[in-house]
Amino acid sequence: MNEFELIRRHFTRATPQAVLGVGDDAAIIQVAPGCALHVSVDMLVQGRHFFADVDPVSLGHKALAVNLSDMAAMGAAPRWALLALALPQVDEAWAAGFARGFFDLAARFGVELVGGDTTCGPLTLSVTIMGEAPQGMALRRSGAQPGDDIWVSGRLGEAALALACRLGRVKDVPQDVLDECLLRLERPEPRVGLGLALRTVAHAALDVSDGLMGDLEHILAASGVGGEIELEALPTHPWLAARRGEHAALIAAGGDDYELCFTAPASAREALAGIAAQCDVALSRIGRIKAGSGTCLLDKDGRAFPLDKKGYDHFA
Ligand SMILES: Nc1ncnc2c1ncn2[C@@H]1O[C@H](COP(=O)(O)OP(=O)(O)O)[C@@H](O)[C@H]1O
Ligand SMILES: Cc1ncc(C[n+]2csc(CCOP(=O)(O)OP(=O)(O)O)c2C)c(N)n1
Ligand SMILES: [Mg+2]
Repeated sequence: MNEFELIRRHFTRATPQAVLGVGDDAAIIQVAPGCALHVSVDMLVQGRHFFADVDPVSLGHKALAVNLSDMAAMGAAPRWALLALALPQVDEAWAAGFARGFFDLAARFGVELVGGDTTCGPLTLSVTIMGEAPQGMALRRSGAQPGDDIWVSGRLGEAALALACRLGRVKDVPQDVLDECLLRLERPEPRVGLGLALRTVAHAALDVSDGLMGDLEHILAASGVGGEIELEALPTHPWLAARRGEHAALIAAGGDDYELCFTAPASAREALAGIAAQCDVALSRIGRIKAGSGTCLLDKDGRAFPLDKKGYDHFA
């Protein structure tokens, strides 16, 4: 099978939301009147973002999910994607599995693959995601205000626990806990519906990919404020919650969570309870925005909890 057969067989699907999809030198898209185009790209590299033996269906899912998560963080509705692939060889079963993981998730969120690029090389995946939101409605990292509550969706630290087990850094995790956490590492659920619902409620938002404390610093820096987080308030797996002090680094700075962290005024608490129910996702109030700068993680006695690292850094 050559390059073009691979593209035709596995990566060419109908694209009714696009003016022109796969097959020409560029795709043509048209956003809805009154909407702005939102664009983001994320890359996944073997050995850095995933293990060589991960199943291709999971990889197809995750490559798109981490990008959908960026649209969610902006409060944008995802619509179109581009897929750039470097593959060491043509492996039909692998390509079919990858395409299944990718397109199953794409279908759930109404996203169309409108183009991409395929080359031979060390396994690397890059998805560009495009979405739309009414002009002026996007959620940004700037906008957090002193007095805001800090919130996070879902549970933190589960993917990081699975990774730590795989790397032999944490032992004695029961198999059922590990299975649940592996699913979180390999098949993150992008919080797209939540992002849309937060447009009119949140002051600032981002998705947690590198680790909560590190990512929160981006909101604080962009907004010119400080913030504190309560370790005891961080939502996590019951197994981790029972070992909160020991595994604080996984929970507060582990990464690969793909949850939304956002700030909102206290007056929004009731609305947020409704949004949590409507989106079927837990929302936890984990801290507050203050005047000043920088983050602080507090233990249950209100003392600073030391962390070696606040999040994942590719070059640290
Ligand atoms: N090589 C690059 N060239 C230009 N902009 C970049 C590059 N790498 C990252 N960025 C931009 O830097 C910002 C932060 O990127 P990143 O930390 O990857 O965000 P995220 O966690 O949302 O993926 C984004 O606006 C991203 O587009
Ligand atoms: C094999 C493997 N090693 C390490 C990790 C952990 N890890 C790799 S990159 C990363 C942070 C997120 O990736 P990045 O490229 O920074 O995404 P972005 O912030 O741009 O969305 C984490 C937690 C992993 N998931 N798999
Ligand atoms: Mg990125």
